[in-house]
Amino acid sequence: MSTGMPIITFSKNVFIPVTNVCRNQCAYCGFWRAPDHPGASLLTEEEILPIFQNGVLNGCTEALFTFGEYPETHPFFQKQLNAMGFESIVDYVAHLSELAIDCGILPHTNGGALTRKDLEKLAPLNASMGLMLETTADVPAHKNCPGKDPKVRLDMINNAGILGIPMTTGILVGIGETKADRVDSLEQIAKFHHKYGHIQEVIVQNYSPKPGQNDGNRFGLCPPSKEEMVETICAARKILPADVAVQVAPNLIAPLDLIKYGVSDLGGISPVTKDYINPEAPWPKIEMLQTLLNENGYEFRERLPVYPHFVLKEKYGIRTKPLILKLVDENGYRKGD
Ligand SMILES: O=c1nc2n(C[C@H](O)[C@H](O)[C@H](O)CO)c3cc(O)ccc3cc-2c(=O)[nH]1
Ligand SMILES: C[C@H]1O[C@@H](n2cnc3c(N)ncnc32)[C@H](O)[C@@H]1O
Ligand code: MET
Ligand code: SF4
Repeated sequence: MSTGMPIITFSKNVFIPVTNVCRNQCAYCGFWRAPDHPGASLLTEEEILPIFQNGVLNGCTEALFTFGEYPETHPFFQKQLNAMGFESIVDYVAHLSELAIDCGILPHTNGGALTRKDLEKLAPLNASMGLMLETTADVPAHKNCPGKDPKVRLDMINNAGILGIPMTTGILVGIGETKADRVDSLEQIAKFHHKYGHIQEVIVQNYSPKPGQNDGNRFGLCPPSKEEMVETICAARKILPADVAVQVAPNLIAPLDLIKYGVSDLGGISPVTKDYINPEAPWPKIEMLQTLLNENGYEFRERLPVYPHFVLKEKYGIRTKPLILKLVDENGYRKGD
């Protein structure tokens, strides 16, 4: 049913931090742990299954697999993975994706810059996938981060286009990039979409400082002001084709005022898990956002991790098809109860 009001979308998800071990060491990241750190983790199947089940019970449609990039670069981690019976983190996540689908929840994997071969493994099992471009600039915050080389990230977005994977990407604002860098990053994303039509949304994510990052200035980290975010959202809306949504995270920035500048999606919101990347920022209640948006003349509508126009074109991982068909309405949004 349509109310005629502009539609703002979101998805209901569970966050699965498969591992926080990573080959990169981004200066802005509070999630990353060294493999021998007491807080380093690799979740087991037994730990993850109840999260899927709790998600399904609470109406979630998205299992967001977010984890450190190629953690098996560390020999100790490789041994741990092998002991669990897997050769690589991608093989493990492929297995977890099958389990998620069996439980009734759709995988969306955001595990950093993956090779073409690894994308091919995950594509059939994922409703959509994600990789933040972050920035096309060479910034000090990405020192010692092979996977944050803009060429490597652009290459994955290109491969995802070739493979027809619906993609979430975006830029991280406040990591030492200039305004011109933001424009360049958005233009590169637009170029890929013109070629392949596979970008479903672009996140304009504001860097939000983590404890211990007070020395951020050394890396040029600087959380953007609201004005800078407005300016970046306007640039995104101008540069990106109309069928690409602009997303902000409603736990990192108040979304209402940003809608008039072009934000149309509030991303994955979880009623059951925290945002492990930004654990200091609790999710607003979905009912609260709904009321706020309705009072201001917007409809707040739930989507799946894959956007309606991709659902209607059947452009998503083939193994997710039966579940997607069960979860959607005739317009490609989440079916009501
Ligand atoms: O809870 C979060 N969800 C994040 N998500 C989840 C995202 O909002 C949803 O999964 C997508 O909108 C798909 O529904 C990301 C997904 C990506 O593909 C790439 C980056 C992010 C970043 C975050 C994030 O920082 N925190
Ligand atoms: C999954 C995505 O989370 C984002 N990310 C990582 N660290 C932070 C932070 N401190 N603040 C906001 N976003 C962050 C990056 O853009 C990454 O690609
Ligand atoms: N490590 C991946 C990336 O940076 C995804 C999670 S970031 C906490 O792209
Ligand atoms: S942002 Fe992603 S790639 Fe960078 S250190 Fe954190 S987990 Fe690794």
